[in-house]
Amino acid sequence: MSGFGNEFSSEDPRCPGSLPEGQNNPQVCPYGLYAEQLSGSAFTCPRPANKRSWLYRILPSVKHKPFTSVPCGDLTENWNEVEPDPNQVYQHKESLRFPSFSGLHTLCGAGDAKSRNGIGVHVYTCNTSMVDRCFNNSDGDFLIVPQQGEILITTEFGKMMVEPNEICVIQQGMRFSVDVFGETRGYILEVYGAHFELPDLGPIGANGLANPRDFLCPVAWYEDRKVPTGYTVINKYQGKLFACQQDFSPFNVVAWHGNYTPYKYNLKNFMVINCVAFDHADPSIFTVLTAKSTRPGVAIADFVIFPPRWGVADHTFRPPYYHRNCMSEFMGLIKGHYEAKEEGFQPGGASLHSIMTPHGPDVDCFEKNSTAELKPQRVAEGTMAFMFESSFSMAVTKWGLHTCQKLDKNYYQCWEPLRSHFNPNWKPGKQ
Ligand SMILES: O=C(O)Cc1cc(O)ccc1O
Ligand SMILES: [Fe+2]
Repeated sequence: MSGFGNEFSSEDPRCPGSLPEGQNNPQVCPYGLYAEQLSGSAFTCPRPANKRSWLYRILPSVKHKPFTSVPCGDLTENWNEVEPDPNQVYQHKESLRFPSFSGLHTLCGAGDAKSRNGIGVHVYTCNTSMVDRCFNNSDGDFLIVPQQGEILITTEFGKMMVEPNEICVIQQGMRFSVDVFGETRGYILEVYGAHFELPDLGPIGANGLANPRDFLCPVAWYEDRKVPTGYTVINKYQGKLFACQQDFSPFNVVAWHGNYTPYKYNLKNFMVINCVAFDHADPSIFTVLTAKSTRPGVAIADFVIFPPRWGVADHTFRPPYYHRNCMSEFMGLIKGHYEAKEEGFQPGGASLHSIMTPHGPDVDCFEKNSTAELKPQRVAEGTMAFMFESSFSMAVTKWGLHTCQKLDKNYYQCWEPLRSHFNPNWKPGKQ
């Protein structure tokens, strides 16, 4: 079903009439189902921010054995594992290989799930599907960016196939299980305490960027499957993992309605706005989704992409400018190569330019584009880079810094050969 944050209704076609009519809590639900509300916002949130869905299921989620603690692997919310490092940049130049790492690995983040304010950036690698096990994040929302391998996500709301160049969002508390079809890798932006929204468009007008109709959510699908050997529900709670057993599949929702759902979006549908006269526009023009903080205009995290487009700016240095930013910039690459780095950034790699860390085009990019003929040109053709931009000052984890062994200690060298072009005898009009 299409639309961003709509009030959807869905019934598994095997059970027509399973959605109660005219009320949420009939004394007895059609087909003998249990009614369960999943609240994604405080009951009392103003209407535009109020999120909830009603699930009509064969057994309620509450029927499970107690949760017990399980190992977290490389998933962490401890931002004090390593000393803060004001050094220039961190870059994972190469992508993570298989099968040396599997599961979720936290690269960086800040804030905490207990006070419901912060983010985590994780990467996942896997080559086997989840069998009789599902995941549920009590701490926040997952924005999943597949980089290699499609993932079939089964949720309580139905199934979604998500392939590289698509993204999906599984919001807080939604149970999901993932099937993979080979070596699979991607990035996850976790946000505690806010849901993703479409950015306001301001003077752009009523249309553009990511259009609401291009967001897709699943249709109801259920299985009435007993699992006598035990079905495991993994719960991420206050930064740690817990597991509980139940003897049936949690994907037993026959019908549901509401505006709190998982969803996916194909990045090829992004309607790109760009400069058509001169100068380089800030990358906020490429914001797909934003998780707003309480400060006006300041995001907990924005999801920004660098899609294929035309570069036409006159008398302009067209690639990204040199800059220092009061926001943190985590970047990843789904395919192709990134325009500001001639080489050095491979698909599946990542970089973090921390708050006020200077960065910008490498020397080759600067030299080439300072003299390039400024004809209309396709930019980023066949590529897709993205940025998680956050107002949080992120810490890198021990895994990100050491364990994964992908840190490029020489990254700073891509700027070392930058030389002065200063000419004190320069005269206006003569160059
Ligand atoms: O640093 C980066 O590569 C991301 C970025 C791109 C851009 O076009 C302008 C600013 C910015 O931070
Ligand atoms: Fe930047």
